[in-house]
Amino acid sequence: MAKSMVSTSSGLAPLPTSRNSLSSLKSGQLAFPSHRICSKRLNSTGRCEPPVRKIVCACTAPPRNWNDGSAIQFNDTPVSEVEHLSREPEDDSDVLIECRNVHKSFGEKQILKGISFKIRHGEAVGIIGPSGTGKSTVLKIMAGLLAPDEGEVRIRGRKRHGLISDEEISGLRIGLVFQSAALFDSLTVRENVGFPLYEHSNMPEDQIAELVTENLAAVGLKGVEDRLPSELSGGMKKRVALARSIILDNSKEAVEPEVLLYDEPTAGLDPIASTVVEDLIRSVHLKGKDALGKPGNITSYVVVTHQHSTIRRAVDRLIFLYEGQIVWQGMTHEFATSSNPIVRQFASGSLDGPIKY
Ligand SMILES: Nc1ncnc2c1ncn2[C@@H]1O[C@H](COP(=O)(O)OP(=O)(O)OP(=O)(O)O)[C@@H](O)[C@H]1O
Repeated sequence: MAKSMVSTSSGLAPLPTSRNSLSSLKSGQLAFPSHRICSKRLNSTGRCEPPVRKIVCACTAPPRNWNDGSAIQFNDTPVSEVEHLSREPEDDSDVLIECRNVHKSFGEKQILKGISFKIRHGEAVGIIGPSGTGKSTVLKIMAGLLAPDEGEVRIRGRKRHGLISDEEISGLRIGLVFQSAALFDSLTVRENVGFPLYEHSNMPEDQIAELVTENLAAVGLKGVEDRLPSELSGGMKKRVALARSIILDNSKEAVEPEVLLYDEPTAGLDPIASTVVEDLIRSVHLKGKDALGKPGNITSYVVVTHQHSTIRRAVDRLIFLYEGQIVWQGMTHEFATSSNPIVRQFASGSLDGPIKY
């Protein structure tokens, strides 16, 4: 196991921490030698059966609110050609993650063409843009699951070399919450939520079980500990996954700041279930309060989304990706008054404009 401080406490699916598990992730399968959970799950030959989960990260859901009249409205005020969007602060001491001139290709296909941005302490950032433009790829690069071909990722000012398995101590935990629930089908809710602690802490099981119940309550779920994922609705699965992403080993004295990366957390949910998840994302942030009224412990988060409601409710700042480049950045309220034709078309859901399908 690497001594990575970059989190293995991913949201919906734990990030691998060894080269072996990383390569299995690349091939689409994630297997965990979950010894503490396995002690209860032996197969007929008495061997531990690790849960194997297919990771589905690419998002295909179309923007749900497009053309349904609920798209963000522009006001009629003409906006000057040069937009005076919120300025980047000059002091970088609060920057947790920075992508500098990141390029990424898959085969001949150039996906990211030199993108640069910073995620600061306390921020709630959305990454939006048309399908296939590289949003999920950016999250995986930030999480350390993919390496950029060119450019660099800096974690609290220090350049990350290679993938998370190669990461030295960085003092930052980064969790990736996959779009699909990515819960282990064969594990109960308790085992799924407690997974990061069963795997990466020395906490006694009864203490983990207590924390699991507490974290489930924080996302508004009670009495589901013994259920299997197949017995939950889609929205409940996302909440269980969120509970897993925020569970922390509180037996440690120093708890590092944590950044959560959410890949389309509300895709496929009905509008009310989306609101619940959007509010939960807010509530686990350090500026929010969870369902129990306790302050959240997520320092910063980044949400990839297509949904206007998620943009409105769950993020403060937006980064707009188009054809592998950042074409616009600004605060959420600035989005609606942007004069950028790409942004305007995307926000209105119009078929006319520079974005071609
Ligand atoms: N591992 C991979 N191998 C080959 N191509 C890939 C891989 N991952 C992503 N791609 C391709 O890169 C492009 C960008 O994918 P990505 O999932 O980052 O886009 P996205 O903006 O998140 O899309 P969507 O909004 O539809 O989810 C797509 O054309 C996708 O097919």
